[in-house]
Amino acid sequence: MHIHYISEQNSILNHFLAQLRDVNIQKDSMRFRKNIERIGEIMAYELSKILPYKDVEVQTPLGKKQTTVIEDNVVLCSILRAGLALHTGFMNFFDDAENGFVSAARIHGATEILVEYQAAPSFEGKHLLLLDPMLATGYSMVAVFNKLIQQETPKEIHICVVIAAPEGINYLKKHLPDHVHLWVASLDDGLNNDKYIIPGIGDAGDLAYGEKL
Ligand SMILES: O=P(O)(O)OC[C@H]1O[C@H](OP(=O)(O)OP(=O)(O)O)[C@H](O)[C@@H]1O
Ligand SMILES: O=c1cc[nH]c(=O)[nH]1
Ligand SMILES: [Mg+2]
Repeated sequence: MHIHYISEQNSILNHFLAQLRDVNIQKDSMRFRKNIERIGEIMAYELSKILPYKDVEVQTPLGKKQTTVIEDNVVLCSILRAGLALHTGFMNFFDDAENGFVSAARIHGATEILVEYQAAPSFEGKHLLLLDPMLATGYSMVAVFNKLIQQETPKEIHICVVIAAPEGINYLKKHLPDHVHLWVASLDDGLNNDKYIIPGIGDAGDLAYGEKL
């Protein structure tokens, strides 16, 4: 697996991550969603640097300019619920991307994943970006991956997460093909007994959208 850690160099990304983690600031759910969205924009920008580009000529009011634009189709596919705000951030930068949504629920003490709802376009020959703010055990990501990648072959697969635990990264390394890219905004220490990331941010879905029954 190709792993890209994007917060190794100090940048404004650290401000957004600090606010996500701060137990007082994160109570403002609008700011929490906005920070996930802004991190999605930064991740989209970083990822855009390794996509293939093609030459184009643009007509300006005063002349012609040779430049480049992204060559291939991009499909953004996020995991419900917590992936939604991250999805918006990526969509803000990948204007023409197609979009997919898959549900994943942690059940039986987060040891099993229930994948039910799926609405996604074809990603044959396209760049598939799988989005979820949290990579804890990695079970949700692998379950969604296995459901999506049954018959189609994307050109490239990029998994984009905001906070990752080492356990989740190791699980992905073991269960996903070597050619997959993993983008991580921040690497944390590990998991607690409830399989929450430590120090993490808490429950991303609840913080963004409210507690569920
Ligand atoms: O790596 P894992 O151990 O599988 O945990 C990560 C999953 O947990 C969170 O979703 P959650 O199940 O809380 O659903 P929600 O987004 O509806 O809150 C998160 O958004 C991931 O999908
Ligand atoms: O720490 C965690 C782990 C899984 N899901 C979350 O929202 N937070
Ligand atoms: Mg949740």
